[in-house]
Amino acid sequence: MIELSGLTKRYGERVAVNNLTFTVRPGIVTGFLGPNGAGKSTTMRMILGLDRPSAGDVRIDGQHYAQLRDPLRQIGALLDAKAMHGGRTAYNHLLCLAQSNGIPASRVTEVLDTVGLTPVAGKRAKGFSLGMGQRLGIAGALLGDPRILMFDEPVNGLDPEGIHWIRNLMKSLAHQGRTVFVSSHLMSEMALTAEHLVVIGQGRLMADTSMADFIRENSRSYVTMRSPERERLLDVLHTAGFAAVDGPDGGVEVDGVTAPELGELAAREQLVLHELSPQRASLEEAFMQLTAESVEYHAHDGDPGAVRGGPPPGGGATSEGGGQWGAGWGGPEQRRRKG
Ligand SMILES: Nc1ncnc2c1ncn2[C@@H]1O[C@H](COP(=O)(O)OP(=O)(O)OP(=O)(O)O)[C@@H](O)[C@H]1O
Repeated sequence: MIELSGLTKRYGERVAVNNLTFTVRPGIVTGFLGPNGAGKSTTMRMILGLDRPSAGDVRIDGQHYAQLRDPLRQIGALLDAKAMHGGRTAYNHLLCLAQSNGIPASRVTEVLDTVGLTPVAGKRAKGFSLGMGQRLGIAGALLGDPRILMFDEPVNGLDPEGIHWIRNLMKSLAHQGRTVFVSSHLMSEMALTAEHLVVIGQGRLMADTSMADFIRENSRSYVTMRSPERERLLDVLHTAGFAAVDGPDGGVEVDGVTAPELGELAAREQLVLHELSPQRASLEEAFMQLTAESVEYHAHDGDPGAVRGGPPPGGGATSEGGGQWGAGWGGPEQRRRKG
């Protein structure tokens, strides 16, 4: 278990991490989300005692990192895959780590096998691709067979097979009862991996909740309907008391009612439908909606004067399993409310 209490880090005037209090529990994967510069890496560095908090406290199973007798056996971490001696072979890199932490050499062979690097164990790390470096970093985190694991952007540079592998690895580590804390920018990936979420923006805690509740509370679900008799559809919805708004391409979006109920309503009214589809908000939209105000670095959208700060509220839900960053978005204030 990792417990943060009022954890704060200031760099001069800048508050990188602001009074964070939350607990990362064992047995589940906890995702750590936030826009660029939100303070995720700084928080992880403080957990590992690499940065000293300006205020507050962080404990690993009740102790400060510096008090841990065998740190690698209690917490394994991947913070920066490039932070290794490139001149050493993968095997020797892990062997040095093992020897300086009282871990038997046999464990090096085991973790190399776990991460799929056995065939290149004798190769120097400086020749490794980003993905291979990530795997070596993960091997280092697993070396002490720790109860707590922390990964900063672990899927960086991994190919689809590698991403699939790390997703299953994290889940299986959590199923073994370990504490797994992982940051990522790949929201759709996080939706498939994490059961619990901690979201920060500009160093502050914005959410500490289950994945399901996070999506439910921060995004919108609705049903898209399409009919060749569009005006009559709007009248029927209005008469039935449902709120409908214009969707893209002549569609109508209806809140607060299920697709089967709308299907039955349309059947009763003998209304022809060309589409009746429930739209489920993805984690991307929920995340962007929550953190839109706190995004520090905005991408310009063609027009040098236009700055986008994430999706406006309520927008961009996708049909089952979708995950586009704001694609096809049209926010409620841009739509004409009907009904
Ligand atoms: N050593 C430092 N000196 C001064 N400012 C720093 C230092 N390290 C981090 N910061 C600032 O603290 C803030 C948080 O940075 P941090 O790297 O923790 O964010 P992050 O959420 O990990 O971002 P990213 O997703 O881009 O890696 C940023 O504004 C960053 O510029």
